[in-house]
Amino acid sequence: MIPPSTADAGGDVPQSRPSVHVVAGVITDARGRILLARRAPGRELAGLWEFPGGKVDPGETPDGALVRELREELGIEVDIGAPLMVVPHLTPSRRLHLDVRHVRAWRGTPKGCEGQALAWVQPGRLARYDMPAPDRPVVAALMQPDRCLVTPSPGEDDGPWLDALAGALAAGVRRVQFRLHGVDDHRRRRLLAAALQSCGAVGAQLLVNGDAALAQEAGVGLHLPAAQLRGCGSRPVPAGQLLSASCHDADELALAEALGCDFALVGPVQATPSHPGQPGIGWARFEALREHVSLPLYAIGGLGVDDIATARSHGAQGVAAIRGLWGDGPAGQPGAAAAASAR
Ligand SMILES: Nc1nc2c([nH]c(=O)n2[C@@H]2O[C@H](COP(=O)(O)OP(=O)(O)OP(=O)(O)O)[C@@H](O)[C@H]2O)c(=O)[nH]1
Ligand SMILES: [Mg+2]
Repeated sequence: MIPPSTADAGGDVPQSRPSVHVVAGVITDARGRILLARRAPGRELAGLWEFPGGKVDPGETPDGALVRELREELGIEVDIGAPLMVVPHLTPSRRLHLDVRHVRAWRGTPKGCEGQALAWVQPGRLARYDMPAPDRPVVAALMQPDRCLVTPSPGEDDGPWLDALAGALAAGVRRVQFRLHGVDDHRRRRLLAAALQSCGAVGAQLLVNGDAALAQEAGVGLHLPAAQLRGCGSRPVPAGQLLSASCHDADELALAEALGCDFALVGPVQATPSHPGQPGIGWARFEALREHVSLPLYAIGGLGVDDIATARSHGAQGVAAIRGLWGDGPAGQPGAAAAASAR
């Protein structure tokens, strides 16, 4: 069922709900498994699995709170590492900020000091564990690409376009939305076949923009522009085939989530030449949209690789971009592009 739109989703969010800052740790063992704890009976959200952690007390730093929580809950001493992401999430009673950090090193043997069960989980199996809604984007951040390239239309020749795609892949892009405007069908199919080959060679995912039939035929994912998303009554491709959507407001995001989209693109966060005259929505509005849904969201609009950490701190999976990720732009590696296309 599609959830009704919420009155406060337009950036006009009531401040009445108390804010709770929760820190949680990604603790990894020598085999790369991640530690989950099961919320004990009688507690809120009992039975769900979570990253160990808890609320930041007044006067504490987030790192200090996480060190204390992991000592109290697991009986281990930890060194806190890099931030993973902060997920803003609205519950009926409060506004949660789930602030997840990697644990760089730990000493001792984790045990369930508060009676909670523990499990060491291979990252690829995390999705099998029933976790609170704000953990879904966290699991996605651990597992899925932090960049989504949206391809620009080609110039007269295919060569430079294919070289730039190879450059983007060489620079680490692993999710590509194939979007070509003003190109005839024959050329579009030719470029798609070539793109499929380059993406397949490095294990990058490909999604075709706006053409369900072509996506089915090529056996790749489908990206829905917002207008198509709004016209969809049910999931247009089978489960297991990637589906994403472009969303600009809470209604579109609710629809994308209800359709079972794997992720969505939200923006423009900043002004961008591809949408002249349109101001960016900014990070505050991005967060206001983020906190209503739990599907992974890429921030789009005037962003590039240098913005990934900022995007993560506002609850994004990472960034989506045309210019910012294209292999002939500042983020690309022309040398690598040439080498990749020569293979
Ligand atoms: N620790 C932790 N809390 C999470 C996660 N995801 C998530 O929604 N939460 C929510 O964040 C809040 C954290 O509360 P907590 O119960 O761990 O806090 P705490 O350790 O300080 O416990 P206490 O308040 O009972 O003393 C809960 O509402 C919990 O449901 C997660 O992955 N880890
Ligand atoms: Mg806790």
